[in-house]
This record gives sequence, structure tokens and C-alpha cells, in this order.
Amino acid sequence: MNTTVDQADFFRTLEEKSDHGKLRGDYSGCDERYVVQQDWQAYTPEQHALWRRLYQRQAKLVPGRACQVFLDSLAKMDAGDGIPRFDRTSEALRRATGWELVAVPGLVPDQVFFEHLANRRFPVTVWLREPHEFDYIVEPDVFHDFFGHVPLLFNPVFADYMQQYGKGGLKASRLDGLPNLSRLYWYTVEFGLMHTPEGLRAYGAGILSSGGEVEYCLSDPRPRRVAFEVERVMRTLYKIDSFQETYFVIRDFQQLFDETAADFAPLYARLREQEVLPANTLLPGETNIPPNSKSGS
Ligand SMILES: C[C@H](O)[C@H](O)[C@H]1CNc2nc(N)[nH]c(=O)c2N1
Ligand SMILES: N[C@@H](Cc1ccccc1)C(=O)O
Ligand SMILES: [Fe+2]
Repeated sequence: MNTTVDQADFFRTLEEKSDHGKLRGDYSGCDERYVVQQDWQAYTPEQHALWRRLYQRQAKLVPGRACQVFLDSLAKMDAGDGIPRFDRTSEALRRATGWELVAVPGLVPDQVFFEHLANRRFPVTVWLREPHEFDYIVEPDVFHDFFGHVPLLFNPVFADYMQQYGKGGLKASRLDGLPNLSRLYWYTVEFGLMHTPEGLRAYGAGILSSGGEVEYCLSDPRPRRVAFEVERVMRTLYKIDSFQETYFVIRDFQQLFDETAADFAPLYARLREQEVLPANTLLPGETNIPPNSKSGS
């Protein structure tokens, strides 16, 4: 196992990606896996109060809009009173699915991220946004990571999918498949929708931690909603600074797991010969799944 990463290279890559040119977190105290102590005592009363406001807004929005698995786990996590202690949630997670949380300063290099997932450790950012960033942040913070991602790790099938993704990431790096695999992560783990008997529901963390997109993704007529298909997803560019122009819709987590189980090596080879698709593509013959008629239906 090699988690040694050229740190300068990591920051250079992120500088190219971000307008700001530097990461928000404090990386000075982390180990070679980018893990830090959460230092829960250091959060201020104001930060806990901001967490409660974020949590209350979001907890009102998700019923009838998030998939049931997310809602059930969220209720059990009992995380509404303030910034949670990661070690307590880790204990419950270990019992449920064998996952645990590790605290990180913020975004970590891809290889490090994949190593954590492949070993059933989910990296959660320790810092919380400022009050003026209530609606929008550029990098993931503890609210996005914890509220958005952690509930589904209590589901055995989704938990296995995340681990397979981590293993697949390590492999994709060797096969030049990272851009393709990143799109799969984006359109499932971050912005995935599910078609349930009750209507469309969200399961992606980027949606479920957002005040605006949780309703938009289900009910707005503007974005495309397309049945999940691995190769189609891996060809599709995505937006990082606006609501998504396309959402991919699964039936359930078993479908997600099963349809990503095959060896991706031939897929990456084939994708190299194909054009990438703009984020707002609807291919000939593709059905644009209609939005829910009203919120929460
Ligand atoms: C594609 C890849 O999975 C993605 O860019 C990674 C990189 N590093 C990360 N690091 C953290 N802490 N959280 C993340 O979601 C990610 N995402
Ligand atoms: N099947 C993929 C691994 C993977 C599974 C699930 C999600 C993402 C990637 C591969 O061979 O690379
Ligand atoms: Fe995320």
C-alpha cells in the first residue's frame, strides 16, 4: 500500500482547479494519510449554533425528497444538536456496516481518498463554513461531508459500493480512467437520483446538503433526468459551480452496485475513442424522465 503523495503536486493540481488557488483547511498537523484529530472541544458555541441552523433547514427539506434509507439513518444518527463527534458515529457505523469516519483537514489527494474508501474509512472534513456561506461553499465542509455522506454509509449495499469505488479509483489511476471514474462519483455519490414507487428521490450528498438543489433536482423542468447507465455517465461532463444540468436516475442501490461490478478496464479503453458529452446532453432515443409534479410527491 502506497499512500505517499507528492504534496506539492496535490496543491498544484488543486490550484489549477480552484479560483482561489489554495485550500481552506489546515494541513500542518496531518499524518501521511491526511488524518487529523477532530478536536471537538475546539468548536465554538457559535459554530455549534450554525450547525443547528444548517441542520434544521435541511432536515425540513429532506422528508419526501431524500430516499427513505437516508431519512431513516439520519434520524438514528441524532446529529441535530451541534457538530457531532466523529468517534461516536464511527462506533455506530462499525456495528452497522464496518465503516468508520476519519477526520481530515479538507480535500485530500485522490490516491489518499481512494485508499480510505477501499478500507472502509470515510474522510470527513473538520472545519465548518462561516455564517455568510450558509447557502454556498466552494469546498466541502463538515456539514456537507457529515450530513450529506454519512447516513448512506449505514446501508450495507451503498457501503459496499463506496468501498468498491475506492478500489476502482486505485485501479483507474493506473489505467488513465480517473476522469471517467470521477464522473461516476459525481453523478451517483454526489448528485444521484432514485426512481421509487413514490416518485423521484435524491440520494446524492451534494444535493442533500444543499438548500436549493434538493427541490430543484426533483421538480424543476429545466434539468435532464436520464436513466443511469455507466458508460453514458462516464462520458458526461459536469458542472461544479451551478446546479446540475443532468441527473442520472437509479432504481435502487443494488442496481448501482451490480452495474458497476464488472472490470472497467475495457470500458476505459472504449471511452478513450469516444467524444465526451456536454453536461446538458440528451441523446437521441433517450427518455427525459419527468420531474415530480409537486414538491415531495
Ligand atoms: C474523484 C475523487 O474521488 C475526488 O476528487 C476526491 C478527491 N479528494 C477528496 N477529498 C475529500 N476529503 N473529499 C472528497 O470528496 C474528495 N474527492
Ligand atoms: N468495477 C470497477 C470498480 C468500481 C466499482 C464500483 C464503483 C466504481 C468502480 C473496476 O473494475 O474498476
Ligand atoms: Fe461530497
